[in-house]
Amino acid sequence: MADTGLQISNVDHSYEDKQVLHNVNFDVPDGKVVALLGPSGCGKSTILRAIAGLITPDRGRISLQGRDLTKVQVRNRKLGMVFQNFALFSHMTVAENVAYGLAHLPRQERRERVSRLLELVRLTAFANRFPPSLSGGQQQRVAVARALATDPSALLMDEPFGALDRALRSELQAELVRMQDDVGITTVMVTHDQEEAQAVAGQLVVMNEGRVEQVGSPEEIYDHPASLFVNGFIGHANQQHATVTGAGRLRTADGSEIAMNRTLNYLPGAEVIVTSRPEDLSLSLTEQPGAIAARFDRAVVMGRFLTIDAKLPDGTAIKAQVLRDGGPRPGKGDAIWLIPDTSRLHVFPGNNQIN
Ligand SMILES: Nc1ncnc2c1ncn2[C@@H]1O[C@H](COP(=O)(O)OP(=O)(O)OP(=O)(O)O)[C@@H](O)[C@H]1O
Repeated sequence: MADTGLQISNVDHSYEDKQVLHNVNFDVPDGKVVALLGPSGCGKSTILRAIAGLITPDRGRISLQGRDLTKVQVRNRKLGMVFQNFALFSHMTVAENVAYGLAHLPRQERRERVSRLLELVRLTAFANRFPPSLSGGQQQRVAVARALATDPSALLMDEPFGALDRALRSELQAELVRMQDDVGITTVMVTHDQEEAQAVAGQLVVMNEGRVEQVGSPEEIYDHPASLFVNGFIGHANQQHATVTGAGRLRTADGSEIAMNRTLNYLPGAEVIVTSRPEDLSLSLTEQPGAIAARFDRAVVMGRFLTIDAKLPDGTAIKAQVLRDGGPRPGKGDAIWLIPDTSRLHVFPGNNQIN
């Protein structure tokens, strides 16, 4: 069988006359997890619905292992699904819930498969319990086991841990990663939680307003964001308006000169937005060449780090994260200088609105 996984190619979709997906393209390699990530309403669930066959896209192709799914009926797509509301049958035991789609199998085989799946999701001891007596996390593990029971070709998960508290979420994320190491099932997971996406998926698909902004590994996306939107959505990005003054040189709106350590793809005079990550700024209480002048507002201790909130002269907020040990501690209203690691600054066209 061709090793082509799940492919979404040139998919458009409209609800009534409103187009909500615009030329969506991405692949999920066989046995890998891809997370669809983006703000509310950007079209993540719509893509999942199109893969599941619950809606038919206006245009484009969705294929699994080389087979075009577009014309295949929902029940013949062989997909496992896990949604935010667990949708378990409360009058059936955990084992019966998992066995639900397996009525066609001989009894012994069914039993063996259920017990293997319960082992996989670590719920063997709960086989005879009823869902209402389980915790949210346990119920969601039953839902995962049930989705896997029919040996699906791919797994679709829509905010599967969305209803759970933070600690449970991260426990289940770790479980999912462990389970994937065991069974390696091609999975598309929708989440609006960037930490969750980074924790479980090898590849992220970052979406905005129905368009794919970037596809890549968590590192690629963090280190080389393709757009200002991605830069600010994955992690924090400080933004400053600037003008290109020469090869690799910028002047920010408040007059700071920044010498980049690389040439920029912009002509002198171009209006740009330069962004910095908080952890790529270091703090000084004296003026430094190439440093961003700011006024200290407050600092919050985060373990070994200090998260600094400051203001640029035009009032724009800027954040820095520095090591706490022995570093300077300014007071509210003090002038500070934030020295950027220029190799890690990003520059984007300036016609975007700063938000
Ligand atoms: N059945 C529908 N009829 C009309 N518009 C819809 C329908 N379902 C979704 N939409 C619209 O399509 C757009 C994309 O919705 P979708 O549910 O795919 O977004 P999402 O990224 O999954 O959002 P969320 O994170 O809030 O679940 C939104 O503007 C939404 O209002």
